[in-house]
Amino acid sequence: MAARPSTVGLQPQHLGSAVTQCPRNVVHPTSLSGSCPVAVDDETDDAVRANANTPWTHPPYCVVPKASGSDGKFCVFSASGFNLGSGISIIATPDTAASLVAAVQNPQPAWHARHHLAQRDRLPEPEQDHPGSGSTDKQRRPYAIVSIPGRGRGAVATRRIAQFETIMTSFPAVVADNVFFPEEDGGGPAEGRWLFQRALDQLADRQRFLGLARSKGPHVHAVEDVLRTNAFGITVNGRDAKGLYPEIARLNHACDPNAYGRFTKTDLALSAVATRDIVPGEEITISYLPLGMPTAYRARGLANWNFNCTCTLCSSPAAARAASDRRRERLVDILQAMYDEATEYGALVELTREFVDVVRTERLDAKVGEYFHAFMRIYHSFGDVESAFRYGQTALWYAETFADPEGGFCAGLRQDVRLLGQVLKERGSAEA
Ligand SMILES: C[S@@+](CC[C@H](N)C(=O)[O-])C[C@H]1O[C@@H](n2cnc3c(N)ncnc32)[C@H](O)[C@@H]1O
Repeated sequence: MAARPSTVGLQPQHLGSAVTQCPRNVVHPTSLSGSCPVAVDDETDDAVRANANTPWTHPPYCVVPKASGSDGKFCVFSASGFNLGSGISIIATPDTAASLVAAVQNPQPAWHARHHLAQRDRLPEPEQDHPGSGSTDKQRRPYAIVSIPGRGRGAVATRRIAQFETIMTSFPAVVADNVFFPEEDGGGPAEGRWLFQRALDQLADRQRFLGLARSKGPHVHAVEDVLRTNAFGITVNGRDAKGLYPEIARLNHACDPNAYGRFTKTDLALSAVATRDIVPGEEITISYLPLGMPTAYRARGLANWNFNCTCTLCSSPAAARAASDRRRERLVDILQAMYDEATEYGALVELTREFVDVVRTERLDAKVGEYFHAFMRIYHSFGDVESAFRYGQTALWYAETFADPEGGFCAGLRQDVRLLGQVLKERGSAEA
């Protein structure tokens, strides 16, 4: 059999869609025209800021961290009206804050979430500790926050939750650039603490923040500790940041979780989506680490949270854990063999079957989009457009369920599937 071409046929120029570029210079009086959000900082004239059509309800409070190199100025931007008045504080460069204006001003998700959040706010604490005690509110909301032995508080299902169902959606209270979290155990630039405190002080609903778990100890500023313990890694304006989603922060970690966090950048929402059916009374968990890591790697990653994982997989007999580790390591080997140019088509099909079996056994459904995207490209490199198209379609379905449907990965994949569909159609009409 002829060697596979080393590059796949779907070239980068076919992928993704056009993105409107907005200049993001800090605003001055002559740059207020047009629809692009404008960047403001603590030196922006008050009158200019008032006319800049930003959602910020407080003057930006800015510092230039000494350790941040060329990143320049970072400010706290607060918008009290965000998320039905819960508010948001963003610690970011003026440029990044400007890129978030549309998401912060986007009212629609807040309307979707109103029902969900209102239920949570109305439930009295003692009721929450008895999942399944059956109020109308609880029937609508599929989980309750309860005490979980050895894990503080957590969420348990109050009814059956179907695989792929969105269990909860949360909007951030704080978004903070990672420049202030250079080491996982504290010790970021001192200026960060001023910004953390200001971010909390300017938050409309501080109760949503206070009371969240801490794991670092008294040597770390309380706000920083809450962020380090509870925030999720997100990317905004191409920069790594932490997003604090107080409702989703109540989900404990499991190495074989039953839910997955889906971040959508257009509204900054984070949703927990069920990766399998969940029965009433079962704890709802997510993985704090990338899915599919073997035990030793997970232990290293979880050291950042200072807890000994008591999830079902970690508490299972050593033999069961070792078997899971072997399967997870096997996935890496199989994928490598699938990419290997010496692998022939028949072997590829066998490897694909084995891979899918292992993915099912390890319940890595949230990664099917990523895996099948790889299959799409590999089968395409063999000239098997039909299989490539089939894997692409499945990859897209899973990606749109567990990743941002508006994000770059889904957009590229959608384009690839469309192109493959076109090729098949053209082939069909040529053969007819
Ligand atoms: C993001 S919080 C999760 C909610 C937290 N249990 C609470 O009461 O708010 C993370 C903290 O929960 C606890 N935790 C989460 N998953 C755990 C697990 N699998 N085993 C033991 N403790 C866990 C740890 O104390 C960790 O620092």
